[in-house]
Amino acid sequence: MILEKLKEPFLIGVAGDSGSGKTTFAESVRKIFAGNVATITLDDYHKYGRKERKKLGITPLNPEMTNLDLFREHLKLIKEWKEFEKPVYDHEKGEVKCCEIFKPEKIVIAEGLHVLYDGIREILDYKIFVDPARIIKRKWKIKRDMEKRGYRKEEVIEEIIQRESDYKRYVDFQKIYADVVIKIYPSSLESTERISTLLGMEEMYRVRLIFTNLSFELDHVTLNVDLSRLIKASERDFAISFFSDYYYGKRASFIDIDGFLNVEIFESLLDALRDETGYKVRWEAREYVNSIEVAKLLLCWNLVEIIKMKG
Ligand SMILES: Nc1ncnc2c1ncn2[C@@H]1O[C@H](COP(=O)(O)OP(=O)(O)O)[C@@H](O)[C@H]1O
Ligand SMILES: O=C(COP(=O)(O)O)[C@H](O)[C@H](O)COP(=O)(O)O
Repeated sequence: MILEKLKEPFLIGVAGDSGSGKTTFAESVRKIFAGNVATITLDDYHKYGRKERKKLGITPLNPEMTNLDLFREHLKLIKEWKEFEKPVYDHEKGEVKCCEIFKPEKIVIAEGLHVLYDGIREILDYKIFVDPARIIKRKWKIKRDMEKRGYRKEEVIEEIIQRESDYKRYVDFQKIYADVVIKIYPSSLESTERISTLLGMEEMYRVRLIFTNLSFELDHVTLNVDLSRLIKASERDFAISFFSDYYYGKRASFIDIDGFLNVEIFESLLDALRDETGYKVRWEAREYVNSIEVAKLLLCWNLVEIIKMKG
């Protein structure tokens, strides 16, 4: 089992805007490592609740709003396998609450708006920045905040507008420190399938993964499965391409994924990953999986490679 050799918890940081899919992504990692995963969210370290923020005219994107020093100290305790008491933020009510015990697992995901800030990112073993296009992020945030955080639609839209400049000022730049940036756009396939998804309920996405750590051997993926043959056999539109370029001064590997992949092909990739980790990875998938799921799987692969190197 891949995690047995780890001498200290492996810390993964996931940064990105509110509603960009950080928490959802953390769920995929949990699946890959069969539950040996704990998540710590920076939201729990907010200094003020919704009402106070409104009075102060400050958005949660402003780092002054969050106790980053305490978060940093807690990450250090995680690295020492120590339990600690941490604050809690209640998203349903929008209030700061106290407290709960945090127990480190072999893999710990630290997710939040500022987790790649100075002093924090140095503690992390793997750094991710999620970056969906504005149109996708808005849709996701509106739905989630209305369904899970007790906001009215007009309130979320007002927040989104109010936050936009703070996003550029305080959050967006962190992508220059990431080992991998996940960009999500509407599909760019010129196909009849895209027209039907534009008209229907199903979303079709294009994902760009940008790996700046250059440790990802794509050969490992293609050696075990004949990706091109399997893709050709797929009945729905799917495209994947690879290229290299510089990303904010660093050499990087780019992978573009678009459309829907047949679940059998996805399963063969999953099987190869199961062989690597030794865990029975369960990944709920219907007949076809979209490019975001494929991207998550590839990213988990990179993660496994890095963990193997550490162990
Ligand atoms: N891959 C995805 N496909 C479809 N919807 C998604 C995906 N990721 C996130 N969402 C939607 O966006 C909402 C916000 O995602 P979440 O992971 O909670 O974001 P964050 O933790 O960054 O605030 C989710 O409730 C979900 O509705
Ligand atoms: O920007 C965020 C970050 O959360 P996430 O990245 O999980 O969306 C939230 O608005 C604040 O945490 C405040 O929460 P609330 O809006 O519930 O008061």
